[in-house]
Amino acid sequence: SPVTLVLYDYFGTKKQRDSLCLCLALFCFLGSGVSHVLTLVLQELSLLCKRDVNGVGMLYDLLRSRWLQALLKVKTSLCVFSYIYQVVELLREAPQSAEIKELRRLLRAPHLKALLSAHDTVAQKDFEPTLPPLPDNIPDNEEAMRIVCLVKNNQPLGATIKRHEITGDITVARVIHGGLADRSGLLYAGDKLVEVNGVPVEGLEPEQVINILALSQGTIMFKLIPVSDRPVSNQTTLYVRAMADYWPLQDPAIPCADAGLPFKKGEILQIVDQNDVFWWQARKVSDLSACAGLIPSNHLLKRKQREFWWSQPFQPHLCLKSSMFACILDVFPGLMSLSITAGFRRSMRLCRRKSRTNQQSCYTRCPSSCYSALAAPYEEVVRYQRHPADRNRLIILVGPAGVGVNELRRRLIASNPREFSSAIPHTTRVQKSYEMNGREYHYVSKETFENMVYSHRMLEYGEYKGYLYGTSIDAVRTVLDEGKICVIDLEPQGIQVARTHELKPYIIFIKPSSISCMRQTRKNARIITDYYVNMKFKEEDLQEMEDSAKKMEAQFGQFFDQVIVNDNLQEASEQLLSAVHRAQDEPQWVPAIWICSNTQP
Ligand SMILES: Nc1ncnc2c1ncn2[C@@H]1O[C@H](COP(=O)(O)OP(=O)(O)OP(=O)(O)O)[C@@H](O)[C@H]1O
Repeated sequence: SPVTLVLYDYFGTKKQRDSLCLCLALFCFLGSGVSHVLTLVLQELSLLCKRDVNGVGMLYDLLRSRWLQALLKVKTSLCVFSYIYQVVELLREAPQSAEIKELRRLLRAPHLKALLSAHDTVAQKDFEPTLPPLPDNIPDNEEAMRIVCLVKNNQPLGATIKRHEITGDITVARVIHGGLADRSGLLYAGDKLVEVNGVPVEGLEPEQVINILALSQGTIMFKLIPVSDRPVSNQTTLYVRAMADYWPLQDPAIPCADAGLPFKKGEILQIVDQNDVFWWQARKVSDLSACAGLIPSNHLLKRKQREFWWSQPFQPHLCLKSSMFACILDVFPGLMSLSITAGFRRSMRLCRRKSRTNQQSCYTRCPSSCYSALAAPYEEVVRYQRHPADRNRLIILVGPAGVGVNELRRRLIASNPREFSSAIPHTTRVQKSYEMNGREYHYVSKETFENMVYSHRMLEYGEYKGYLYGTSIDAVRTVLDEGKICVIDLEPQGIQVARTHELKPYIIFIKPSSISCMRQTRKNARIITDYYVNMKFKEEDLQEMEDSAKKMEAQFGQFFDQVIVNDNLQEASEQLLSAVHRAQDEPQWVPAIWICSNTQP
């Protein structure tokens, strides 16, 4: 504050300045809550006292002195100047140390006097806007017409207008929650505008009225006929996860682009108004203090999506396509000794990688996941905290091949195998001599495997050399029933399948760092391909990783609860560990259907 700056002229050491600044800060806040401010200052000072800051002990004693306390209790007016002079007088009674003398000299200095007196003059001025006088021709029936004056203050009005389809009247279409009009409590949706700033609006187009409003500075005066049956708001606030991006400025259909709320998929929105069938009002939970904005309603988005869907040329859906799976375990049985489950994962990932180059995708138990994403532009969510007695939430890692999903999962499990475990996969291939049923795999017949697929018990599965491999929901359930945290990795297409009330998965996207960073960090890393167990990362592998990550985020980002950039392996491992614990122990947004229903997914 300016007072602080003045102080700097007078006190030599920084410590002295700091302690006196605290004192001046107190004086500057004298108008309201004096005792409260004093308490805060004393708390602050007591901390400094412990650290033995020079001069602070004296100030602490001074502010705690009974005479000053008593004065502060009775003094509530905002008159710093006269108040400080009472303090100066009272300081005479305080022990006359060098600091007190200095303080008294400072407070009596002419330019500080002038400054404080200026403060008081400004503080006592009334800065409320002067409203124009009411017009003479106000009808007798004051209910019939209302005059509303709003002061714009460089912020939008927070209301939209429209022409009534039948009467042609210009009416308030909606009042934006938290905006200027809403806070005034004077404008309501349905109010009929008669005049704006003295200009009759009859016969004008809404755009012309908006123009008048846009050009108005300071006070705007509306003459309006209030809506007769004002809707009683009985709406409950709803929270949703956006399943798509939305850019109001690019939406020609939005009634007022400036009033739109842009959002990205995955963001949680608080819906505060659903009165309009097509345009809801919402805030982001990350910024609840902001005024609401317009977003397309579920109904409107679905309609748009349907239009978009039908305008696309027919494309057989990727999820419905079959794929070939290769299995490195069958090619390199030596890997088994390293880590069975990790090896399995590699095999699955290799299969996926191979199928991707063939422009095919793996099988997931996909209940037309992409169709359902289209069908639900918003997903209702609630805050959920797992009860300590409940089963742990399933942890799903998703990421492009080679990014380090396997390495991070392996490290997590190795850090505490009693707490973390992965799910044992199923296969129809023959058990090898060194393998044990239920340790490396669950060995089942083709018929059993297919039954599991048909009865939707597989999260993900594939075929290689006539054998089927897959991760079952039963295997996940087994780990969870043991009280452990089950950590699996999944192709993103499988996410929808795993998102059930029972598993309540927490999905972590492992994202590659920039190619230039990976060139450094992956110097000694080895990638496993169909043909090479230990191949150095080539430039195209890094590029493929980056491209694949972008596609995953674009298509499935709305499902990611957490994104971890795997740059430094140690840091990424630590982030993963804390994310996994957060998922179990802290409240998270989850689909409302997981909590509200025991029968639905
Ligand atoms: N942050 C990192 N820094 C350096 N090396 C890493 C990092 N993350 C992973 N690696 C190394 O990169 C290689 C590939 O990692 P990993 O096998 O975990 O990838 P992946 O995502 O599971 O893909 P894939 O399924 O193809 O194996 C391994 O040698 C691993 O040790």
